[in-house]
Amino acid sequence: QRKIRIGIAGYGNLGKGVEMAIAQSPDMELVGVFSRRNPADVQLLDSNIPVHAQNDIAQFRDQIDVLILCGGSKNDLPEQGPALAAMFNIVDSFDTHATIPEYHAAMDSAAKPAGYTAMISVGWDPGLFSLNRLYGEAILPVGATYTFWGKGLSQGHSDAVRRVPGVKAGVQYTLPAEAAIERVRNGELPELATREKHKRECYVVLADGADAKEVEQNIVSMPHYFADYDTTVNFISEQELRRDHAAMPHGGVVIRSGTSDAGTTQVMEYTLKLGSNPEFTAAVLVAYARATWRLNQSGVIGAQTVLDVAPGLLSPKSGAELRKELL
Ligand SMILES: NC(=O)C1=CN([C@@H]2O[C@H](COP(=O)(O)OP(=O)(O)OC[C@H]3O[C@@H](n4cnc5c(N)ncnc54)[C@H](OP(=O)(O)O)[C@@H]3O)[C@@H](O)[C@H]2O)C=CC1
Ligand SMILES: N[C@@H](C[C@H]1CC(C(=O)O)=NO1)C(=O)O
Repeated sequence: QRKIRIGIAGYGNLGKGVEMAIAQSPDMELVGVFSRRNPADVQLLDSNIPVHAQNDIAQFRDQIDVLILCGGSKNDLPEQGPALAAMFNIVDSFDTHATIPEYHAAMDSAAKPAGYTAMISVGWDPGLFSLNRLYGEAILPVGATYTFWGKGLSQGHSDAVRRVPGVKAGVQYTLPAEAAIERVRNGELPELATREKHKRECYVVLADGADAKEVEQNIVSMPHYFADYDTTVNFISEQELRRDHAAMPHGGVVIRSGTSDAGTTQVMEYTLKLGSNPEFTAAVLVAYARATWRLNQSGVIGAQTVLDVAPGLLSPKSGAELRKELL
């Protein structure tokens, strides 16, 4: 059986992570990377893999089985997603939670008429955390679900910060309220508002001539990303950013605290501890690229999410080999 042929659209932290994850997937091959920049300016880990201009991507439709979109959710995917879903089977990590329904509809309208499969919002949140919220609510219907992230670097929020006019570079850390986590773990089933669960800290390098107050106001008031949180913006130099903020650790936990009819307390927890947010997210994208190809080959087309995928489709194993996981 031939290898699954993968393309990458957009080469940043996530694109680089996908390149790494494919190198760990013997049933896949990376046939090319597509970038909006001049291909000569894009350095891959493996210099033998060709880099093409994004505008030329249509020429590669018969050479790619699944295209993994690694653009930013704030500005890139809303535009690139539907255009590419009409030409390829795609997997993306779209994570602007509030607008996922609209994005799902746009991707379905693009992919379905063309017979492609669009696997959207793959990663850990949305993604694996979404799956575990579903498990919790399906298995413990009487209870409450809590999601806490960090302390760590959110790539979606860092991308959003970098898109603000006047920001030359930047990152965002998410800090969970430890007291709130304690109350949940004690089974208190607390009612927690968004602002009571996390704080957000941004570190920004200002572009020359930019107004710091204006940049700060643009960030803290940003809908879907910062408006509902207590957010601080710290202005630092490029040297400090490179020295102190190059790593991208993250993680979090989904907790379902519920009771069975006898009043017995049951708690489900799913935890991630990530040395590299992008490298882990990319590994999830690559596993779901395997499932996307299999689904398309079996006639499942249009927009899909992790909630629609049988877990066995993620594994390179099959049959008895796969069922060893049950032993
Ligand atoms: N669902 C989930 O759990 C997760 C989702 N994500 C999503 O992944 C998205 C991408 O994150 P991330 O890879 O960190 O974003 P980056 O900022 O690293 O890259 C985003 C895009 O910017 C362009 N780019 C990258 N580097 C440069 C550069 N040096 N100069 C100019 N342009 C550049 C690339 O496009 P091009 O090559 O075309 O120029 C790239 O596709 C996030 O917005 C987030 O939404 C991330 C983590 C988890
Ligand atoms: N999508 C997130 C993954 C997690 C992290 C996060 C946050 O810190 O707010 N929310 O979801 C990311 O881009 O890193």
